[in-house]
Amino acid sequence: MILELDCGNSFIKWRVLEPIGISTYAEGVVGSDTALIEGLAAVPGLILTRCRLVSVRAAEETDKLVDTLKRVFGIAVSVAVSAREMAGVRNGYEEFERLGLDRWLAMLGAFKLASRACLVLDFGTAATADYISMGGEHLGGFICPGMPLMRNQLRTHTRKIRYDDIAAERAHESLSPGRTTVEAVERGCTLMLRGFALTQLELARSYWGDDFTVFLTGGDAGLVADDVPGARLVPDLVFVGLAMACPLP
Ligand SMILES: Nc1ncnc2c1ncn2[C@@H]1O[C@H](COP(=O)(O)OP(=O)(O)OP(=O)(O)O)[C@@H](O)[C@H]1O
Ligand SMILES: CC(C)(CO)[C@@H](O)C(=O)NCCC(=O)O
Ligand SMILES: [K+]
Repeated sequence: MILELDCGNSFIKWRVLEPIGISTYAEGVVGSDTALIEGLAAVPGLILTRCRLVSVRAAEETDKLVDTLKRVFGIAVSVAVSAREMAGVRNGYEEFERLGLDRWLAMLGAFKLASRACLVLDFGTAATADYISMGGEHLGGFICPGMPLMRNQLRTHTRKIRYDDIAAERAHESLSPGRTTVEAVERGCTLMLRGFALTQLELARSYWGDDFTVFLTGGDAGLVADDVPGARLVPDLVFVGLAMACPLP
């Protein structure tokens, strides 16, 4: 079985693929390396043979996780690295190695799935947008604070904004003007994300008319999915790209 990991800034998304084919044997989202090892230990019948991962964390953190995986499971670990060009997509950054690897892999996945111009919107800790032309040219992108950062900045830098996660969840039932603090903040930040998404759509239309595919991914993609009709919601887009960047023998 193959272990796949997407190490973001807040969470590690993991999944285990069956040895033959591509069906998922187990999957999860965890907040730390320790929780990952524990989560995997709890999977019945787990027999790992290989691992591939992508990380946007510091090199030392990533190396530490790779060492742990090698030690605990005795498996080879393949780590996605930057490239100027891959699978018909050309990295648009002046210094290609500076482009976040999650963005790069999501782009590879998107261009493979769409085979035409793509707008990739990722709503995680950060919200990002990336533009890939019909010819596979990455035109660049945008990075903004995502939902967790927006709400935590408000919680941290104001004295009277305090609420728990359950209240936050409930506030998302509608987008009408909030009548409580939690509603006002959660809906306000959701509208910021929606505004971000709609602005990107406008820009994409100005480049490509209707000839492009919008991809939505990241843990908070659901918050804007209804606002982008026709978009493809692909939660595992980074994993699609990971398999391309780290093919296993
Ligand atoms: N099953 C889930 N597990 C964890 N977070 C989730 C889940 N569903 C939605 N979310 C939300 O997704 C957001 C985190 O998104 P995601 O996991 O894509 O990014 P991340 O790992 O934190 O960051 P990065 O953008 O660096 O990859 C949080 O706001 C969280 O509340
Ligand atoms: C923007 C994030 C945080 C999104 O996860 C990640 O892709 C990253 O750390 N990127 C490096 C900076 C850049 O992409 O320009
Ligand atoms: K991500």
